[in-house]
Amino acid sequence: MADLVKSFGPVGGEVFGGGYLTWMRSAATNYTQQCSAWTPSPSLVCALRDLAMFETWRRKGYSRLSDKDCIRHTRRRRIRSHGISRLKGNILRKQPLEDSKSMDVGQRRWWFMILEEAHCTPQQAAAAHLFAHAVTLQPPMASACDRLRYLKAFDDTKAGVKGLIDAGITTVPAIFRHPPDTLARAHDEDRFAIPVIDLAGVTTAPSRRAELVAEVKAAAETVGFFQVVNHGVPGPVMSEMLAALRSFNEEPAEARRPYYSRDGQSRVRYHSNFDLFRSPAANWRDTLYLDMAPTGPSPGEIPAACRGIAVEFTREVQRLGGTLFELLSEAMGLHRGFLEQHEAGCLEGLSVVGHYYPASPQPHLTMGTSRHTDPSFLTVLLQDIGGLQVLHRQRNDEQPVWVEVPAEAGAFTVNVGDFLQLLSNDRFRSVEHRVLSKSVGPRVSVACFFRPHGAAAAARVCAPILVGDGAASPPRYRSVTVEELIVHYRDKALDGTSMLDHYRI
Ligand SMILES: O=C(O)CCC(=O)C(=O)O
Ligand SMILES: [Fe+2]
Repeated sequence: MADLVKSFGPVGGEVFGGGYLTWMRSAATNYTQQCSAWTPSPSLVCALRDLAMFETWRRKGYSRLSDKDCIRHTRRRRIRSHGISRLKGNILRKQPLEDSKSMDVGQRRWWFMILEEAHCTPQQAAAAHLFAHAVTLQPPMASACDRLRYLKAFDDTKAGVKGLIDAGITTVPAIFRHPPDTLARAHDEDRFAIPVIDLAGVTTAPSRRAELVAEVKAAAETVGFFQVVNHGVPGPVMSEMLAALRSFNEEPAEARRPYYSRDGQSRVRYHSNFDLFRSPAANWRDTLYLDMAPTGPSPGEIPAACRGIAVEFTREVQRLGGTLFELLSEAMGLHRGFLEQHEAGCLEGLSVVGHYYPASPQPHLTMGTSRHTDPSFLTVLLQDIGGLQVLHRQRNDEQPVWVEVPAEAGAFTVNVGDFLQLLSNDRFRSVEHRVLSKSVGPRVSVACFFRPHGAAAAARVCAPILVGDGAASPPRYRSVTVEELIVHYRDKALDGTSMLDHYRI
């Protein structure tokens, strides 16, 4: 088998090769071992028969099968066979069913159902898993070593995902493919909307101020996200910043390459996936980081496309941040300057992070940004088109659902970051969110992270605030420097866990 895997290599494996066979065999073995008492159901038998058949094809000398072959083969067998197509009614269809999810394979859209393990027998679950992988043509890399080679080759291009698009790629390479369970797109459209807070009158109308504090408090304590309008940042400054980032990413690769770096000390750095070598699957996204405060880069260090606007945009967002931290201080039962003056340095630093999400040829196989919480006190985000989703639980006993954050013209999205959750001793919530990959695009967003960097981060300390409304609670976290939090976040990668768990008492 090892030789077989080698002979397919990462490229063959990417379509339908050794990696896929290895995966299928080990999945089948695992399931069979876990449930040694079963008699395999017809559907599992069917999946296993496929496994055997792919091996036969391989022995006949196919070293690489086209997507079309795979789809044709998979479809014919599944629909004809009495196995999977009978599970819970229908699993693979050209038409949607209630609860079914869609997925584009090649040029076609398929609708299928992922069976919840709780609702079906283990055999059905096993078969459904095998099947979901067959449909998505989602093979793992042949080996960790091949994956690393491919990641390195991609990183060495210093041209990001945009470089792959420019090279005419028509499928999503394996390093960007995510496991199907993390790709589920279902979201709640009707039941909940992210609150929109109108900041008009925040400094001029004292009667409005108390209402605003209450609105910010409610949002920070529940969904962790809200949008703000009438925030005072001029519309042209917002649109110019988005346009500048788009221009930077759409310049020839040679112009972007000098900025390509993974050196966290550098105040200006451009790369694809900060956690490229640590995360289980890469995201379909490139990013330009500008660490603007407390000590920003000199204008000459900023790429020419963003040079003028980045400084003006930063100034405006810092002013908005000042207003938001005042409201949050009051929402904690403290005086309005409390968070700004706090030793954690909430307002001292600002990283302006420009994301560029190219349109994806197979959006259902990858992610724009994997689910995560933010390594910041507060994040103020600007997006040009939608794609951002927030994981929201309406009540504690309910399953959380993904809620869209619509791209409201002129609005900023604001969310509580991990550091503020720590400071507020869990009263304010840093909530998981993600960005879907889409066939439309590019999508550009600017995430402004309030957090210090460099020497300032080493000097700043976060610990739960136990005065104001927090006076009665025992601390839930130990104290930690901002630098330690940032390093821990980077090392951990976007693996779906919260970095705060590490500091919980
Ligand atoms: O691009 C977006 O809308 C969100 C990006 C994000 O969540 C982040 O940078 O932390
Ligand atoms: Fe985020």
